[in-house]
Amino acid sequence: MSEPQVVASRYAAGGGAASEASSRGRLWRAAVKWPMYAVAVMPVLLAAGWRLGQGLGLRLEQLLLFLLAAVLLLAWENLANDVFDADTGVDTHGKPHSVVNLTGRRDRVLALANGCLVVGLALMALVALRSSAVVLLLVLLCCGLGYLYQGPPFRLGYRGLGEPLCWLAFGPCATAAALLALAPAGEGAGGVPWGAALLLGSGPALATTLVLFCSHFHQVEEDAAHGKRSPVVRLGTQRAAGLVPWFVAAALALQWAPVLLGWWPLTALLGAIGLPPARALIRLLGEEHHQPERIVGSKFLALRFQAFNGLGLACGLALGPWLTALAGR
Ligand SMILES: C/C(=C\COP(=O)(O)OP(=O)(O)O)CCC[C@H](C)CCC[C@H](C)CCCC(C)C
Ligand SMILES: O=C(O)C1=CC(=O)c2ccccc2C1=O
Repeated sequence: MSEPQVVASRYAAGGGAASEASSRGRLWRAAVKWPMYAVAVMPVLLAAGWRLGQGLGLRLEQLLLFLLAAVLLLAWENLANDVFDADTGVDTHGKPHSVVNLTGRRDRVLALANGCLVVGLALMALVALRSSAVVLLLVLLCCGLGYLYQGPPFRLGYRGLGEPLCWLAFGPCATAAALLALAPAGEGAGGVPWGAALLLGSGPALATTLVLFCSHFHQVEEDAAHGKRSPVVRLGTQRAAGLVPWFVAAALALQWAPVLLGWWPLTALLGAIGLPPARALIRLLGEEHHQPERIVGSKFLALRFQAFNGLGLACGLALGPWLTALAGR
């Protein structure tokens, strides 16, 4: 049984006000899932690391505004996801930590989601005003991809198409927006920096996409029963688990190739600090892919890989020239 399920059953069975309060606390923590916000902050942290490594200036206030806006936009995506999944019924029994299930207030959750979207976009508009209007267009594209993933009438995630959308949003689109946002006004006049965004964002976005892919394993039965044909439902848990090492290898290969080509400093290999959780994830899903109660944490192992790998790469890119200068002394 997953932690939220354990909490839900304890809660249902009664057991005193104190234990009820702590159970609800745990459900709320599972609903907020703060570690997930690592995926939202990564594109701009990578862009910051890349600019520092290139000896280009960094606009701290733009970085902070972008970070806050990205967190609000991911909060919108997750709250709206709970609302849309409540409408299809897929979360009704399998997700006691859905904010809609916890509060019983679908409309208020939707209002809160929309509030996060409006404030997040307003902050992005401010960032765009101080850099390039294209920033806002790219972020609107990210939000559009997020809506296509889960909102009616599209619900492309229900057809197993969520992973490419996720890669596009957190990879080229968000990274290009972040690169433009951190550049001095006027520097972005040359259009969207697709080349730099693809080079920098492709590997880390694959790690983010792995988080989404792993989030489907433990709920494969509920998803199938509600017509949600996630990649894991389509492939079966065994074949899907077999893809996990390839995700990890491809994410790392896309970061190591620029080092081998001499485009990035050796220190960019620091992204390898994500390897221990990746190995644990590969082993866990390889052995237990068919046991939902044992693999409920697989999404968070993937998240640890994504966070350590992305932070390692961002720091490695930023520190490269410093360490080269130190070594040359
Ligand atoms: C909401 C997402 C996954 C949850 O999916 P699922 O319904 O399977 O989960 P539960 O079973 O737990 O309910 C993630 C979807 C990601 C989406 C394709 C792209 C989102 C883009 C963001 C809105 C953009 C963020 C801003 C940017 C500047 C970083
Ligand atoms: O709740 C989840 O499972 C996810 C939420 C989320 O915002 C996200 C974003 C990017 C990749 C994966 C995920 C999730 O899995």
